[in-house]
Amino acid sequence: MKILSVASEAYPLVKTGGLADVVGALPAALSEHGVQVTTLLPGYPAVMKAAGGRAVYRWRDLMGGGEARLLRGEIAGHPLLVLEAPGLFARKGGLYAAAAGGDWPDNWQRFAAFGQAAAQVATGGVRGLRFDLLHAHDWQGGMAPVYLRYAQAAVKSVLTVHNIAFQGQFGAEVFPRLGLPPEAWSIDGVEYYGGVGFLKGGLAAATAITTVSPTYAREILRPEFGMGLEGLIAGRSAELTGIVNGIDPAVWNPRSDAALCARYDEADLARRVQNKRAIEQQFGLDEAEGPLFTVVTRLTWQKGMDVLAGALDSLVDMGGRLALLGSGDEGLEQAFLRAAARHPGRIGVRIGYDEALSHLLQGGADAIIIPSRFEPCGLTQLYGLAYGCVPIVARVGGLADTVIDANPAALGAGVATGIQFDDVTHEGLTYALRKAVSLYGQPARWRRMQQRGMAADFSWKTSGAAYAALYRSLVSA
Ligand SMILES: Nc1ncnc2c1ncn2[C@@H]1O[C@H](COP(=O)(O)OP(=O)(O)O[C@H]2O[C@H](CO)[C@@H](O)[C@H](O)[C@H]2O)[C@@H](O)[C@H]1O
Repeated sequence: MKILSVASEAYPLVKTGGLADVVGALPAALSEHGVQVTTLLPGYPAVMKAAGGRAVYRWRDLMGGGEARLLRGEIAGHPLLVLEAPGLFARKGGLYAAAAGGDWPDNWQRFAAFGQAAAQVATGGVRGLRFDLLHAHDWQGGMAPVYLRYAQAAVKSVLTVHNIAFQGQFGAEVFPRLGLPPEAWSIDGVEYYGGVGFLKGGLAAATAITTVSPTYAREILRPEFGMGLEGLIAGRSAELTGIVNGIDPAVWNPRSDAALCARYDEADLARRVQNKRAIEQQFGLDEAEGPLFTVVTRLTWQKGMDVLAGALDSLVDMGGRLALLGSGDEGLEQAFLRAAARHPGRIGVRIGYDEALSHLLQGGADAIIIPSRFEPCGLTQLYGLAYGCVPIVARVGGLADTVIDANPAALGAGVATGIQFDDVTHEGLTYALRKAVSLYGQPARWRRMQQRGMAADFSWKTSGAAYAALYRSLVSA
């Protein structure tokens, strides 16, 4: 079976968040099940490096964005297609926004063109390329199922929601330029609160919808989590499944990770201290007795970073230290930098994005704090589990599905892998931090939690099989 995976990001070529890790891991996860995944990416400068020079297709003018070509390439040994469209994707700055901030004003055109090209490729519009199904990801891929639908194509589609907070919402004035028939302007089409919704249109058009954990699949049926789309999703709940993300053992494995100062396994946890010393040095932290917490994240409201910023004095009072790596909201960045200035030697902050450092933090810190208000799946808790960096998580979405809370029953049975808490508030978070400090003071229990997490299976084995089964059921229906 041949799948065209349509996404804006894929590790290792282009990544701003967890979407890239998942899209990058799917081809290997599915090849074991007899499924060949070809990834289609926009021709961002970083992606063009992996593209071959010979075009397999040309558009003289792709949706008013100028000339475009389809190039073949490879991503981690798997087939890649790149939509080279210099007018749309060859620019400096962020993927979705200019360096100075503010979304690119032509985002509607960039990702409508991407979706239209994807639909054309999936339906055999390019000689030599044939696919059984199109799998689109998030709002940037959301228009691909829409174009399939209105072309009345036989090819089926899956749309995966990695984060419903980003919806690709544009003004009504773009509709006439999308090349869709008039009937697409309806409550059952792309129309959304008087404008055009790319994710909304994709959710209405796709043959099946998935999201990245079973709990999040239930949560998005409710207004608190559905962010306006709960009604539409509830109407399609028969076609909705939650498949939890796996992690790529070739990239995230403490036994072989080149970004660590010391590699280790569950029998050899003492070696983690070498990584801890390196973190202390890089973050200007004192060596101390209490737990070293870490955070690796986008600094946003979703991730509960405002609540964490407000709990840092308590964290230090309890004897904890923090090494934080992240970037995002300016106000939050400043709040963390101020906390670091208030607590020299106890709180270290690195504003920025650093893949290698994120590995070292998982390999040397004692616990990773993830106080998300919502979390479709979450990957950093999975990396934490794999690395013996105990996750402290809000009980939502994929965090609820992947961490076994250290409640008395789980501790008694020796199966706890982390700490969950209910309310993303100062009280909720400080309760969880206090519990972590107390458990850290019981070394045998703490070690047991680390080892249980490291022994858990978060490979793509189960989830790869679940995607393959879903694809098969759709293709044979
Ligand atoms: N400053 C920094 N430096 C280095 N690395 C950094 C970093 N900030 C973040 N990262 C990395 O980016 C990734 C973030 O993935 P997450 O799953 O935690 O969240 P994200 O919200 O991006 O993804 C969305 O999609 C994914 C994939 O489905 C879902 O798991 C998730 O719940 C959903 O919100 C991780 O690999 C993390 O290590």
